[in-house]
Amino acid sequence: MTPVETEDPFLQRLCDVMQRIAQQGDLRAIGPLMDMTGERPEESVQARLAEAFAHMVVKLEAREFELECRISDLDQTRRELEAANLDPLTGLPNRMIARDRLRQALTDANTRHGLLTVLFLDLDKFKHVNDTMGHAAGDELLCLVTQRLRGCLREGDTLARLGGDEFLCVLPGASADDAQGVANRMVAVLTDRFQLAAGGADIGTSIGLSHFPEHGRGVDELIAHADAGLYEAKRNGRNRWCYAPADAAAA
Ligand SMILES: Nc1nc2c(ncn2[C@@H]2O[C@H](COP(=O)(O)OP(=O)(O)OP(=O)(O)O)[C@@H](O)[C@H]2O)c(=O)[nH]1
Repeated sequence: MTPVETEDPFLQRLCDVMQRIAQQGDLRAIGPLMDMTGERPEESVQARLAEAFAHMVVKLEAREFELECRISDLDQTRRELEAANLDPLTGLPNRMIARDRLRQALTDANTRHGLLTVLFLDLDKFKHVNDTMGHAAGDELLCLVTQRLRGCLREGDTLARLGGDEFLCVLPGASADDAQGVANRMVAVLTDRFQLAAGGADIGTSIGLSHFPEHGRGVDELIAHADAGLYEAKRNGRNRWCYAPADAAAA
């Protein structure tokens, strides 16, 4: 192969770049255009470059389209996976999705040196509602609790039901002050009486908090720290939020 040569240094640089590009996969078709011994040796350097660029643009557009299709397929798969992992009673994401969202939020927080808070909630005296008003009333209550908790959150936050009367919230970008405000609101809104079909119900909630990076950098670490805070809230009389005591956090 005799590479295209020209006295114009700028054109020569372009030709060299195109020759290098022509060595790559599906852009090989540019090769003959940049070869003096190839087809149409009489063509000017500018014409060869113009054709090579046009060819490259078409190929790149095709690649872009292919990538967009793949991204859209992946989005669809993710949506289907999420739909299959919603809690059937409340429609909230389940434990698996909650962990996945937390993992994603941690990746973002790590990349942007951002903040993040995890809230671990367990309702207080929920069993009493089940025992005195029936399981259906308990189910109704769990749905109403979900609505009230949603009202405390911002777009982009995640509220998930881990199972039973346990919920997990992921608050990306939330400082300790922001998160404590959310926890205060959650405690307050769940203390208000619930009107169920079977009558009024009084419950409450205990919440454990953990902040990235202060209390951990990984999914398990942050959840365990918030869980220890929840245990502390129960131990201190319920209907409040707490951090894990220092000795529990170190364990
Ligand atoms: N109605 C209903 N009850 C559930 C569901 N899943 C779990 N439970 C019940 O929820 C209750 C949770 O138990 P606990 O957390 O010990 O009850 P609690 O009265 O809130 O206890 P404290 O947290 O100590 O205040 C159990 O009675 C479970 O049977 C559900 O999907 N629907």
